[in-house]
Amino acid sequence: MSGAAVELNGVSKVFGTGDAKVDAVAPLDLMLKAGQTTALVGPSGCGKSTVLRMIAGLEDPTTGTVQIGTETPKALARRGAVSMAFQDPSLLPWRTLHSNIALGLKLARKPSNPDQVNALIDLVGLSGFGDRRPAELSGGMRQRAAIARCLISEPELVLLDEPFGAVDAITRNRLNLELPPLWRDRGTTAVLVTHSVQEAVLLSDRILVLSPRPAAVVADITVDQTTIPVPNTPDFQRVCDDVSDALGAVAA
Ligand SMILES: Nc1ncnc2c1ncn2[C@@H]1O[C@H](COP(=O)(O)OP(=O)(O)OP(=O)(O)O)[C@@H](O)[C@H]1O
Repeated sequence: MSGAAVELNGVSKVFGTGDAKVDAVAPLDLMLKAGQTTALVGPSGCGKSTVLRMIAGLEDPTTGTVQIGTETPKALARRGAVSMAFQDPSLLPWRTLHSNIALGLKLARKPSNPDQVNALIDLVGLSGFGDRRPAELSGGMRQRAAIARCLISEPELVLLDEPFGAVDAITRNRLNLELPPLWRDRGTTAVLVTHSVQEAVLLSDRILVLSPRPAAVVADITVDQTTIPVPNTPDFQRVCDDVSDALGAVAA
């Protein structure tokens, strides 16, 4: 299953009214190409997760429209063609790893397929752990399982909200290198929210730097994934510096 393009036209979000009013997202016009991974980075509380939730159809925009391929986010979700992963892997503690990942097929209303689940367990480096429960796994293993549950239904769009934010730095570096090819190689469109500049450069074809609330795009940086994402090289560092400079400018 290949990815779908994501288009935002004049999408804004205001929460609450009166004294409780929060302008979370300024009107955004964006076209995210099918099959690309786009990172949203920006200061804490600037509206990144709100943008992601509007793309997921979990939050309605105050103005504007979100279109995914030719569909609305809610229509895509109803077809089970969008998956999300969060910082908290939110696995069901009473289910085995295999059963947690299989749940991704059920949620997408797709037929069960134990062989496909086993193949993905192997791909995310969890061979032999299929019958374990989440409490028996490390944080990094749980996050691998959450990504596997996200990808098992072969969604057209994957939304990742700080997916590796809760694991230690060494594990995070490994996950950053090992897991993205699983959606990238399938041509899945992905939108990633992260606080890590390195992670954004490593994982993304495009990085959108957002201003403090209400979120507006202040820098749109292209990353050539065929050449740049080799950590600790001058090219990699140069893109990291571009993103950091843009972040520094909005924080100043
Ligand atoms: N359901 C809601 N009701 C009211 N305000 C909300 C709601 N959801 C988010 N907000 C507010 O909207 C703003 C943007 O929140 P959002 O979670 O999108 O930011 P973020 O950039 O993802 O933050 P962080 O990087 O800290 O996770 C914040 O001021 C937040 O308090």
